[in-house]
Amino acid sequence: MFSSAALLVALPLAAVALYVLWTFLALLVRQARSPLRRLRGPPSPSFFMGNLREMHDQENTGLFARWEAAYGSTFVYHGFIGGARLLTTDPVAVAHILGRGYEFPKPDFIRDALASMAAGHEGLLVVEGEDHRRQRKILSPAFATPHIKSLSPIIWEKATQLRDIWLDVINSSSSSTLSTPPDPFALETSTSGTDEKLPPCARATGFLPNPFASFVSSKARPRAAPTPATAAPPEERTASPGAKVDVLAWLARATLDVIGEAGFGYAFNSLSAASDTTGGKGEDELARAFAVIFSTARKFRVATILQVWFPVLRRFRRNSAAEDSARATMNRIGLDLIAERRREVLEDKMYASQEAMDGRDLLTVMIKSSLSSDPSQQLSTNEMLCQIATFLAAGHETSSSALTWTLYALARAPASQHKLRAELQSLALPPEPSSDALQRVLALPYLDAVVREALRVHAPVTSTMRVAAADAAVPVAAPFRDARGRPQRHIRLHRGDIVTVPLQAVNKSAGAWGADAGVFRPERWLEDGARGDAKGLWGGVMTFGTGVVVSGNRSCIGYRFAVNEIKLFLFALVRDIEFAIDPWIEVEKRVNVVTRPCVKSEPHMGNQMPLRLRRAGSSIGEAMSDTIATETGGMQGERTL
Ligand code: HEM
Repeated sequence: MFSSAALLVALPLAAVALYVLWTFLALLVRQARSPLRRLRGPPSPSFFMGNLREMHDQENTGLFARWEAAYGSTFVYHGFIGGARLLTTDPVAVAHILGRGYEFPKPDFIRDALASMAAGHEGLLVVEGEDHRRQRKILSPAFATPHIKSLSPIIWEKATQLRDIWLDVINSSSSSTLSTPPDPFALETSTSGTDEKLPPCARATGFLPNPFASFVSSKARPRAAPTPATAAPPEERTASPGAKVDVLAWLARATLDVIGEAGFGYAFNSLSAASDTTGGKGEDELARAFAVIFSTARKFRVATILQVWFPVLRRFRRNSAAEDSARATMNRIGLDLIAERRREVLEDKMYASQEAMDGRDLLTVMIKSSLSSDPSQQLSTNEMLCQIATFLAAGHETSSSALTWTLYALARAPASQHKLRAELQSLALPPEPSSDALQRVLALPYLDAVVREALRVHAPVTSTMRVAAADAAVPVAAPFRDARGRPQRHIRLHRGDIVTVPLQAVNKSAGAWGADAGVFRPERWLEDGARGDAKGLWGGVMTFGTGVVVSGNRSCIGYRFAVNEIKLFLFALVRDIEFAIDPWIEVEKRVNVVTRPCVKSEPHMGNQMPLRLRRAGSSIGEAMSDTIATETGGMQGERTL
């Protein structure tokens, strides 16, 4: 006979075992019955991990392109414990799925990961259904064209501040020393209260694809002198002329400052802190708090995987003391900002007109829109708090990644860079340009082509995931063959089936973009019929997750903000500075929600983009000859990774 004490222990254990068994069996049965089982796709090398390990590095190995060549535009790969997941680059299928955000929501484990990465459970990036519809409607005025245009002077100020810092670096640094600011996101023992250190680039992303990663850059390098590997190139190599600058680290600071001020009127002063003498100790407390939350969310743990299979385990998640303290800091500062803005909006009659909202941060416009007597137009305080975190999470590293990859593309394609500089130098701006004057920058045609092309070939977010909320038949542009070779005109999905939309692969699809789809060639946007949104979406580019909206728009609400920011930074930087890259440097992509660069031979250095910077002269004459070289095929565009 069992004693009652033994029963007290055994019963809960048996209940847990039954729950685990039941959940596991239900999952296996659901997977076995999925119609996705009938589609073609690569073999699964591991029962537990499926194809996930090989997918981890796919941006550098061209895995998706090989799969597409072998199995066509619609096929399945395998996720955890053998689950078949749909992967499609078919434009009709992609537009159908992305344009129906409420029929194909984000899977719970993605939402949970995004929420823990600081966006919060009630932020726009994470909420679904009616909550999403209401929030999107309230937030939209803040992101509308006229308001985004009015924020241009804030962006311009930061762009010129960074340009001046880089011009100082060019004047003062030796060609062999890497100029990098102290890492704003470095977790120091004294800050976190733990002895955790950020892992180096090579290990930072673990072996998983992106869902459990975060937006934070990973920099494990010592803050002091650069390691010998970067201090001096081997003698036989000839470095490109100019100061060596880690543009990624500086741009991360600049875009943090931009989103702080334009997003919610908060001065991170992160660029200024980089130039102080405290080695980063004067870093803003909100920036530090954010770093703690990001880096905690990014860490891979077995528990995270178990929480995907057994959602109930998410309830038992425990935060570290450092994380709790960081969240308390974020809440305190966020609540203060909200209270201050609300008071201003209520007290100041000026805010009554839309014109008076010009130049006001996104938070102010959001608060004004939600001060309605109609409850369906209101945001709760916690929802507002989550939007602040969401703007930071969604709008900061995406923009710095986009700018970094654009400068890299231009460094690899000097003809395009010269042509762009000639266009930028042909436009004179007053010393403190108004938003109207800055509109002329935004309208420059070659700048527009460069930005579109860079965002096409270097999408900061390379893929996204959706789950079928109900059984569905997704139409396709062209019939595809299933595993038995039978042609199919629809992709059949069962409720719960997971879909991966490879945004970057769609952007580089040879079917849509031609044989040179992998080449950075801004001219393609100036050719007849290329621009226009005839192709739908953002000129056929999926970088902002755009779909033809039918039920639920989950595309990037901040895309106008991002495009303006990228253009204004490029204007300020490329006009006065020339960018090159040492010829032996091989750059790789590390996908950790956002795609960041690593130097292949320096994995220990973490994410970085070491470019050579020197002061630019007038390049109008050079651009003419480069254009001729490009047109006669004498100059190659950048063949992308
Ligand atoms: C180059 C820069 C950017 C890129 C490449 C980018 C990309 C994306 C993508 C692909 C999505 C869709 C994600 C999905 O459905 O899984 C998204 C959503 C979102 N983005 Fe951006 N983004 C950028 C900049 C920004 C900025 C500057 C902000 C805000 C200031 C922002 C705010 C958001 C928000 C709030 C969402 C969620 C929208 C919704 O679900 O309704 N993004 N972004």
